[in-house]
Amino acid sequence: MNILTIQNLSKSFGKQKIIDNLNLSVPERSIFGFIGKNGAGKTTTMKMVLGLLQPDKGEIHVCNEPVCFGQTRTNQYIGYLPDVPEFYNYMTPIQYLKLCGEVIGLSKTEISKRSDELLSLVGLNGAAKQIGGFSRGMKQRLGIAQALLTQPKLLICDEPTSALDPVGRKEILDILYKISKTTTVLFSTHILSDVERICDHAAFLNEGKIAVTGTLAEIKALHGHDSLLLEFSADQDLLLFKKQKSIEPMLLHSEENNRELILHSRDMVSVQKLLFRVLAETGICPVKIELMEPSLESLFLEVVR
Ligand SMILES: Nc1ncnc2c1ncn2[C@@H]1O[C@H](COP(=O)(O)OP(=O)(O)OP(=O)(O)O)[C@@H](O)[C@H]1O
Repeated sequence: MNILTIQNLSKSFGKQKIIDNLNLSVPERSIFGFIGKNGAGKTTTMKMVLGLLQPDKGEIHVCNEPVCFGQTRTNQYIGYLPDVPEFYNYMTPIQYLKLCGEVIGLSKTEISKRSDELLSLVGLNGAAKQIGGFSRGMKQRLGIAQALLTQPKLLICDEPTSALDPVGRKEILDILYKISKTTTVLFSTHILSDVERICDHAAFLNEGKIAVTGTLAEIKALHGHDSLLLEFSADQDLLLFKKQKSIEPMLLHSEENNRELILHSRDMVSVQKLLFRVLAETGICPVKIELMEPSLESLFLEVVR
């Protein structure tokens, strides 16, 4: 079952069309990477899912219920972490979660139990200092705890890792992965390695549409290609190799970096067969030949090229 479906969604700001007939399905219990470059329209899409922004056209369903602009009914299923969460800086985490729990009408016992569980989940149990003194990573972690207070079915996070250092990023990714065992997680990002690290599903947003979507394995199988890295011990070997033109028609493209050459092809078996013939004929002996798996990064660059 899909926890979120978006059909034929469009949104313009003035004359600028940001979202253009977008279709997207997020399966229940998935951890879903919503990928797009800066300004692609990720936040705009999320705001429409939350009913905070009015679409020009299209339908959104959360847990099979229609999302209506200006109404919060479907938000009972959603926990949301904005890209820059705001807090009362003079409060401690426990005071802040208590306040949030009271606002949403939880009992004292529930507030105390949920706060303990959630602060422990995000590694902030025992953090007694005021939120104003928190690092960005700690604020993101507290934001996740707050978003989970209502025990949502779907957690939506807007670029939760983009402003963090590698340690902070890893902490957030580990937490999101843990949460995904019980809650569907959708997060937007332009950091492809984060998606490869924890997501099982992804979608690439490009020019207002979903260019590619599916499980990571499906995306790589359908849209990916293999790459072969060759490293030469001397510049003249690389030059001599580049003069051999027989492989070129089989390549999508190639990249050169010092004495390394990366060949991209959809038919790497044929490339390899020919390559070994060329190497035998020319006497060139690369110091390294390595088959590289398709990466989300190379796929994304092809899509947005
Ligand atoms: N309220 C608004 N009025 C006018 N233009 C807007 C508004 N909100 C967003 N935009 C524009 O829409 C485009 C998409 O913005 P959005 O914030 O959705 O992108 P994003 O993919 O989340 O980008 P980023 O990764 O930089 O956060 C941008 O060009 C932005 O300037």
